[in-house]
Amino acid sequence: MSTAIDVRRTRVDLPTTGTPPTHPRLLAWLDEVVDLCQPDAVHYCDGSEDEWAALVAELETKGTIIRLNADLKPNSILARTDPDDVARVEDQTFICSKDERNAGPTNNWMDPDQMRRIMTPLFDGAMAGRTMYVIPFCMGHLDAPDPKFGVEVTDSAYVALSMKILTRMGAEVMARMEEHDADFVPALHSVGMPLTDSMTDVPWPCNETKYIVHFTDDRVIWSYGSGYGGNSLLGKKCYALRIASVMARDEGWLAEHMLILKLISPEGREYHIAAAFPSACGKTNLAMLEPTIPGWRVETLGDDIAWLRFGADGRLYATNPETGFFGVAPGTSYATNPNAMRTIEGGNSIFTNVALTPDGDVWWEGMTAEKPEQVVDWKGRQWRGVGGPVGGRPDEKAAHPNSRFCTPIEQCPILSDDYHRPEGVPLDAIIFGGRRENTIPLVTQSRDWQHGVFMGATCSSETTAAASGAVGVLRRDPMAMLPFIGYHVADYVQHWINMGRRSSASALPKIFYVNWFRRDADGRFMWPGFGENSRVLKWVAERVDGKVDAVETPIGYVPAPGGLDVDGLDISDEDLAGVVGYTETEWRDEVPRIGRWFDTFGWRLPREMVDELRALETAFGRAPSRM
Ligand SMILES: Nc1nc2c(ncn2[C@@H]2O[C@H](COP(=O)(O)OP(=O)(O)OP(=O)(O)O)[C@@H](O)[C@H]2O)c(=O)[nH]1
Ligand SMILES: O=C([O-])CC(=O)C(=O)O
Ligand SMILES: [Mn+2]
Repeated sequence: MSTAIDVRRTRVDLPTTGTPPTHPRLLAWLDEVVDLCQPDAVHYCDGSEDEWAALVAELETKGTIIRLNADLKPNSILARTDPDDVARVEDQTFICSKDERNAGPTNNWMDPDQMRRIMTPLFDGAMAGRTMYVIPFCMGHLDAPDPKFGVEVTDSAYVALSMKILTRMGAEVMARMEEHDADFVPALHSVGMPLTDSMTDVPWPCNETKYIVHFTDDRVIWSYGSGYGGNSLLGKKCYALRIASVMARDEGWLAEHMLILKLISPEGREYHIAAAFPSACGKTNLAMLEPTIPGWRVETLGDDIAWLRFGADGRLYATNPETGFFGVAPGTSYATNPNAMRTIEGGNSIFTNVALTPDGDVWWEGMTAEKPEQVVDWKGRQWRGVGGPVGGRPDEKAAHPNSRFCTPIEQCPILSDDYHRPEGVPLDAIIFGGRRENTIPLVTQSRDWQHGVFMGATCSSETTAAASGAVGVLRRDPMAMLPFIGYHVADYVQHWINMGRRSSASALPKIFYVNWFRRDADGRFMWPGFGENSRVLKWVAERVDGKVDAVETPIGYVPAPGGLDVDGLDISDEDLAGVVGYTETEWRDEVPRIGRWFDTFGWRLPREMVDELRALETAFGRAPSRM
């Protein structure tokens, strides 16, 4: 849709609030964006409390958000999206490298010029009737050796507010960028609903046509048509994973979909662990875990994204480039994740697509043992614990399954002091995981780095509500990065292998593979999960120290009988065996599936991965058949 505009205005013609930058390349880009998108006004974000209050007031007037009861959730708001704009749109997400082969088999690709020809008319006049917000941000610490700047330009005040929680943004970032005449990633976003004179706005403007586009050679992001999470908060998935993964390939580091935690033993020994699970598979929960085993503690450093770089000592250091949590709400409770609950009690949070209680608080499925008698559901309808929404089906949920809380990390009561260290923390272990109802045991340790990379590269998971599309479908999700690798998956796996060659085996983190989601014949989870996952973390720590025995199997090391601490755990012997054990028959079925997955890599499949697959095929008595 392009809008007829009588008089095209330039940036200097427009009413302006905030302080315009002096950064020459930024100004030149902003001139282009105004010329194309034709907003009615420009606001330069400074990240101040006054700005927050003004944007909240504006969104309230428009009906986009509701203020929550300040006694219960101070300075917090509830946003309800369009019912069709509730998750990342993977089928409309593109990697537009100049060479198609660099996008690989796991990404949608389009020629960058062709994509610009499609999107330029979409952006033409797209911000008419709206304010354009200019958000300078930095992913990672401002004092990092090589701070990663970006500027998001958006016509969504909801995006501006969310970026304040999730990133370092505003006046201080702009000052740094100007001081160093720093490079930045230009990130253009529009909800794609221009307002012409005759139109009235809707509470959640968006467009049926959606494009989430990464020009990876130029390091530019264009996002159109969606206001939701990973589609619109461009510092997060678009920059800190897709664009950053390309930077990381070129600069010799890793940008990963990982939580970071510090585990502290009763003796005070500290372990730093990063873990990669696909969206809605337990990162936020593990990051804030309260161990059920006496004397052990966890501190949080991050819940979604980790950047890994080698230090001068040859160890791999992890930093969290974000400043907030964008967590899945349903299932979050004082029983499952008390530290997330305490973080949001601190206020200053944005809730999206959760239910509203009569006293102005939030609610979602799984928050309380009993359903509330009456709430307003995520679509704004009266909803009863028994009976569902008025005018809807009785089984409709009050909160959308991908509803989210967006909350400052500094409010997390178990935030580690090390979160503030620009160089991050040295990793002792890396954990990969997925949501598998069978086959993958509770925990397996890799034989070495290369075998660990194989585990990550062959990780698989059942799909969740975090992306639009069918839920519960099994797919390979290498390193939990399937939707986030900004280049060819085979090159990405090769990059992981090469990273391991840059240090000694003793300095590298040990690699593990976990699965909290194995089910019995009745479909019941056999492992209680959540705080009880501390038992697995303890085993990981003891393996790092070489203090506990393991059994070697073709798929790696699994706990020896009695090796996993199940003291005081309420689990039957049958469930324990079912969840910890590795089942040869299941693996006979799994190995050919891995082979078929690797077939999609084409000739770029790293030799090392072929070797690992062959070892598995041989172990299962099957002649190596391929490649
Ligand atoms: N059965 C079981 N469910 C879990 C466990 N940990 C988390 N979950 C559930 O998994 C869902 C998602 O968990 P999160 O921790 O929010 O997932 P995430 O990986 O941070 O998700 P993204 O923010 O989308 O990247 C929630 O419904 C949790 O209740 C566990 O140990 N066992
Ligand atoms: O990106 C989002 O919308 C939320 C998220 O963390 C994920 O899906 O992994
Ligand atoms: Mn995520």
